[in-house]
Amino acid sequence: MATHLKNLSEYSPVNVADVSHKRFGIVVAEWNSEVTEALLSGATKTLQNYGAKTENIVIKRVAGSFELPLASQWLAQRADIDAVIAIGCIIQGETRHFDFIAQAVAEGIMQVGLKHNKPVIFGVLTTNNLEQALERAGGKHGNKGEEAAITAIKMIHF
Ligand SMILES: Nc1c(NC[C@H](O)[C@H](O)[C@H](O)CO)[nH]c(=O)[nH]c1=O
Ligand SMILES: CC(=O)[C@@H](O)COP(=O)(O)O
Repeated sequence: MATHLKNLSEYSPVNVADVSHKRFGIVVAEWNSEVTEALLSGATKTLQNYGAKTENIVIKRVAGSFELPLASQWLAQRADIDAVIAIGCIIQGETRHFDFIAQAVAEGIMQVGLKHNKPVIFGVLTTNNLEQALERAGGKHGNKGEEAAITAIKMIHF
């Protein structure tokens, strides 16, 4: 369902388990930090709402989204991390660079989860412009960071 038809942050809290004894890794791209920091805030607050302790949320920052797969792998390989959330914001520019970055990042993050048999959540916005990104980072379309956190919790309790 297209995002504009559904608020990404609408979910039933009934089916979201407690994560007070779970540890999370979050990798955040610094490109478009106005957006990625809002996504990070949404993700961390949501994890804490379901019991995650602040000391059990490991946050690491990287330059851009292209670095997210490797950084996600560095966290996913840790025995003391139960799930990883990769946060980024890729915005279309004047060239085809967006296409290559977005495809590589999506594929790379997926492969990390499969390789390490551990939830590695794709919390990366891929938008046409900054307005669309802000709408999905706490605006009218919710916060994709919250969605990523809920997804991580549900996958841990698969
Ligand atoms: N244009 C965006 C980038 N570009 C940077 C790359 O992600 C990468 O850091 C660089 O190619 C060096 O490896 N990154 C984003 O996260 N968002 C963009 O819109
Ligand atoms: C996703 C990108 O790398 C892109 O924002 C860079 O912009 P441009 O295509 O104008 O170089």
